[in-house]
Amino acid sequence: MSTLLRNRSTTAKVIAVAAIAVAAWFLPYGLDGYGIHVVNIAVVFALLAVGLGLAMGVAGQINLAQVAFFGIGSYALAIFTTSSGLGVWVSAVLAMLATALAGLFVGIPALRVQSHYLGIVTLGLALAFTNWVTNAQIAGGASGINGIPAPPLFGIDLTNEYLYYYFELIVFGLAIAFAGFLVRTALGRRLRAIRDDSLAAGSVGAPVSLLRMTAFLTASVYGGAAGVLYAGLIHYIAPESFSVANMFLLLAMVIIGGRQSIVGCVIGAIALSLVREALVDFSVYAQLGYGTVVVLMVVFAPTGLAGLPQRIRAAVQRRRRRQAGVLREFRPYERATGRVASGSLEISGITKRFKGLRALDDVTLSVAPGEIRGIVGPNGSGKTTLFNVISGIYTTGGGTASFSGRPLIGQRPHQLSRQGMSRTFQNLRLFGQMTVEENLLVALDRTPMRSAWQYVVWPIGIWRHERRLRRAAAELLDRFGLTDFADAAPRSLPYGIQRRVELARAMAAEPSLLLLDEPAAGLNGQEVGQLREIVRSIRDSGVTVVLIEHNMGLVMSLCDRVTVLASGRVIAEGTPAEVAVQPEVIEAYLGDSFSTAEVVEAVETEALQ
Ligand SMILES: Nc1ncnc2c1ncn2[C@@H]1O[C@H](COP(=O)(O)OP(=O)(O)OP(=O)(O)O)[C@@H](O)[C@H]1O
Repeated sequence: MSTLLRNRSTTAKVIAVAAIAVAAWFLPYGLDGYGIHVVNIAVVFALLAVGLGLAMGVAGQINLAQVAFFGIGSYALAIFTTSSGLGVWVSAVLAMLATALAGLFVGIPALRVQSHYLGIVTLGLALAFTNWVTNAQIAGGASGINGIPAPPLFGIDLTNEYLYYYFELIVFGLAIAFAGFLVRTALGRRLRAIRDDSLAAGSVGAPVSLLRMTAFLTASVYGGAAGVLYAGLIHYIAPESFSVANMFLLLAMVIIGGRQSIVGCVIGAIALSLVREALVDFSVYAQLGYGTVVVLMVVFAPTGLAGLPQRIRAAVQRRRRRQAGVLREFRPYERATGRVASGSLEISGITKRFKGLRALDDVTLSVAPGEIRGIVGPNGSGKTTLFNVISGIYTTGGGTASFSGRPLIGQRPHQLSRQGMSRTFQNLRLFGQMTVEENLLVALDRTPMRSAWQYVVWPIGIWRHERRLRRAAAELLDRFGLTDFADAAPRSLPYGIQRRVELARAMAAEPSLLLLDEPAAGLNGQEVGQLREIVRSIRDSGVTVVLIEHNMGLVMSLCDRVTVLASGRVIAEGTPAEVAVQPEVIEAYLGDSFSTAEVVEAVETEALQ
């Protein structure tokens, strides 16, 4: 998108937000007592839905415990104010802390399970909560807790629902602004990256486990805030407000509105809160209706109402066959001066078994800093498994390995990425629901998770960091000739461009060791030539490159040395010319697919260049 278009779209958004804020401010003037009550409840649900959207839509963590977070916030406020006699504000802070702790607890299973398993576990925890409050004396059992006070606020009477509305509106406005800021900046991008592809996110330095916990923590804080607001509004709470039926209503709000969009979650929550109120006398049919609409949305509009404009735009562009832009030439890196000191790789006696299968069998290899090493071998010979072991995705069954002199076994992918290891994948693993620029931004962000505290106390620091990241992304897009595709969805691009994006993303992490898994797969002859020049430039800039490839012309013309694997064992190693004429290599791999004459020709051509 051009700067002009971006500016126009930002102006349009600012005008829309201002118009909505003004309308929200004057809304109570047209409402009677019942109407304002319904709106107040809708705002609480909107806050709750935004929390769920952040965990589920943004971070991809199925969370069916959101209504339990809501309940914990409400019950904690109720218990602290009525039984313990604490002030409302102190109770509200304690209630939020209690909910945040619950969020961290509920998030623990996410470290081990994902997808529907996570849904079942979190639903179980939500049910356990409802059962507990129904039976616990301190929670008032089935009849709940009465007499919860409204918060005192500079003498303003917040028992008046009209005034309470403005109080809610301010809290809600802040919560929405924070959610929007989070989603559009570094932490939100990392959350979206783990949603799209947690393996790739780890490989570009995103600490997946911590991010999953962050997602649950954020959802719980929003849930807790909604709970506190609800208890302060209603002054009475009972278990049925936090039932599984309400969890599914909340889920319907988020799915119908659009779980990946904060605005979508708000629209879904407000719309369904109003519909629920209108259909209060037909609640059984209403449940069926929500279920039907959810199914239809999941099938026909998985991005919900909020995603419709984007889908329509994409469809129109496809119909018009509009070309997204032009892939420009790669601009080579500066050559490194002097000897390259880091990026070495030492592997000794590595073994990896999958049940009975020995995918790697006593593999030993040594890659010098600044070298381009080719790894070749027949299908299933263990090449990708070797990369997965090196990059921390797989554990090993034995052996040692070090990278730039530091042991690498036992380290997580994001830790290795931080130490300077970067990789691409055989089957492109781009973050599919993020733009090309965002793909690069995730990898460019090298800040540790602990700096996320800035989101709460020093957002300006986040903003400055964001500006630096965006400048670096623009520079990287330009270097890789991808500027025209900055705002494109990766999947909308031709395969060759996607491969280039993945390479740029790997380089965004400024690695000293780059692992490329079949980078030429699916490329045409011209693109393979461009790839050769890019990889050479990367190496000349001081990066060690290890390359798995079946394109023997590329391997022979690019690599300094080649290691040949067969059935998980190293069967040969040497310069391309040495390896290509070894009988066991010809027998195990080169065979019919690549004649010795072709190898020699490729090597000679390379020598002449
Ligand atoms: N996660 C896994 N679970 C079980 N077996 C696996 C797993 N990953 C790889 N394997 C097996 O290990 C062996 C080596 O696989 P690997 O993908 O490393 O081979 P490769 O040399 O990269 O093959 P290709 O050239 O086809 O990509 C194969 O027999 C494969 O089926």
